[in-house]
Amino acid sequence: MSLTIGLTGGIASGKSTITRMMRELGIPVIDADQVAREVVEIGKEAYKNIIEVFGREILQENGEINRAKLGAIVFHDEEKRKKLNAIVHPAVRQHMLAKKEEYIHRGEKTIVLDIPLLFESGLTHFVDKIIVVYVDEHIQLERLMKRNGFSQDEALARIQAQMPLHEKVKKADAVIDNNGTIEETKQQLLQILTKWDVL
Ligand SMILES: CC(C)(COP(=O)(O)OP(=O)(O)OC[C@H]1O[C@@H](n2cnc3c(N)ncnc32)[C@H](O)[C@@H]1O)[C@@H](O)C(=O)NCCC(=O)NCCS
Ligand SMILES: Nc1ncnc2c1ncn2[C@@H]1O[C@H](COP(=O)(O)OP(=O)(O)OP(=O)(O)O)[C@@H](O)[C@H]1O
Repeated sequence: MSLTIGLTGGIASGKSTITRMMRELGIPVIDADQVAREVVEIGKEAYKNIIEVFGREILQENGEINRAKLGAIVFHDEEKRKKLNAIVHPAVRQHMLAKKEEYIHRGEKTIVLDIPLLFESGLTHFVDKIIVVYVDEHIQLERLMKRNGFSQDEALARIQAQMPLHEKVKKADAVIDNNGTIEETKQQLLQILTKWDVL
């Protein structure tokens, strides 16, 4: 029997920080953001569909998608975001499930799916247990602006494109409060994994 853990939270709430710790513990992690990058590489089906909907203006000179430009469009326009999601999400779902099967086939006992939009996209039935990474909104905003060099407006647009974190907390099997230090976060993770017999 294998255990699939869904790790979610808000943008810049600390998911990558926690998956780094999980990988160090030897637990395989499948990262939805990473998969979402792979499925829109030049020539892939989602790449072609994105150009059909958004035009060649969203390409860089080398033909790759200009993510900053596409982000500036979709995080300020819900209809356009829905169109992008409808192109990218089915491919992401399919690739993540295939990767998960590969890990199970190799005999991995625990697999983590890092999916920022786990609840928004209704993917909860793909996982057995859910960890939500929580931070207060002012800390989330501060860390997001600092990490991506976004203005307050740009950062807020991204936060508001997602289900509020306090709603996600209600749906979690376990919550990690990432307002404190990295070490405090690690201790919470170790406690959860011990309780679930992963360690
Ligand atoms: C709009 C895009 C081009 C911006 O790219 P960029 O490199 O700036 O951001 P990146 O992909 O690293 O995403 C950063 C974070 O933004 C949030 N986010 C991304 N897409 C979305 C979305 N459609 N709705 C809400 N939040 C989103 C997530 O928390 C994610 O972790 C890109 O995010 C994208 O293609 N999004 C659509 C696919 C998607 O939903 N990906 C998220 C997980 S499947
Ligand atoms: N406990 C912490 N203390 C201070 N900084 C932190 C802490 N946790 C994370 N950070 C920083 O906050 C930023 C966001 O964290 P991280 O990249 O792990 O979030 P994320 O949820 O993976 O974000 P996204 O989904 O948007 O990629 C990073 O710059 C990270 O270094």
